[in-house]
Amino acid sequence: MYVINQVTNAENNMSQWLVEFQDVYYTYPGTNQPAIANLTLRIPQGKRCAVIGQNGCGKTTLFLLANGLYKPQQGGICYGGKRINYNRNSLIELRQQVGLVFQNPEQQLIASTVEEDISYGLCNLGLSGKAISKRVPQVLDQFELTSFAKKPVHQLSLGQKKLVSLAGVMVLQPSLLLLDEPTAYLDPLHTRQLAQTLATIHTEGTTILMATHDLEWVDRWADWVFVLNRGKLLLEGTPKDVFTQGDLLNKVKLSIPLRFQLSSLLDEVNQSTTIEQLKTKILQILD
Ligand SMILES: Nc1ncnc2c1ncn2[C@@H]1O[C@H](COP(=O)(O)OP(=O)(O)OP(=O)(O)O)[C@@H](O)[C@H]1O
Repeated sequence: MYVINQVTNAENNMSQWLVEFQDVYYTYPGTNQPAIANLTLRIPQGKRCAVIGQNGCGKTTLFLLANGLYKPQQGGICYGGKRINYNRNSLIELRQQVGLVFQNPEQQLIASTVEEDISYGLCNLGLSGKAISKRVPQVLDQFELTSFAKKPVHQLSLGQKKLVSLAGVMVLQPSLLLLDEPTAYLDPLHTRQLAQTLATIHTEGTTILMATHDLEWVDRWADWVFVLNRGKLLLEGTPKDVFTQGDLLNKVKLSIPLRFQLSSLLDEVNQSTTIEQLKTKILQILD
């Protein structure tokens, strides 16, 4: 395994790890291969983190372990420095702190109207009717969903459903937001709106960990990147640390963002490179 750990001592002292996986193994019932194996990974508090890797490398399983929906067969997971306790009350508390937005909003939305859906988690937490009727309109407003409040969830577009499922998690005011491929099904306009919404969520103090295949997004957005391969941590670091490891990423069939491809091409150019050769190489990159 080749892991970049660029965290300096100064940074180490400054940051706190919100969630820590310590040598975690998780194997799905009825399977032989662990989906997560020997995974040691720390999510830094206050950062915008991305987890990337091929289909099936374990990103979703990592999320389900982080919010206690799954329990590791080996190893341990700490939240806020304390080992996760799997009793009912501790799990309710953990799931309020660690909000998970699924890739497919159909898995998440359960109530009949937008307003009811956003209230659902607060009802489960046992908040008073008064507190709920104060917090829900605030969140509807924040996510520009006020005009949809009474609308049946099944009448929403997929993009709107994704926004409602995010609002339904953020209403619980989690410290950590886990987003499983949030840009899937979104058009460019809604992708830009999501970026703005996430910027506000992050500025207000929520740590974010996003699983995505959109490497251009990761390059623009993330402070810290984890690369998973077959349930293990292959690499971690800033986008620059990670995306300058093109050879290693290639070995696990991952690409790198365009600007890193162009930069590595420019490094190869010398006085004997002809315009034709340069054109061919650029077209190969864009292909
Ligand atoms: N319910 C399940 N039962 C058995 N195996 C599963 C189950 N869910 C996932 N797996 C397996 O666990 C491994 C990790 O899956 P996971 O969904 O965590 O990957 P992923 O990185 O999120 O993939 P993707 O990018 O396709 O969403 C895969 O090999 C997958 O086949």
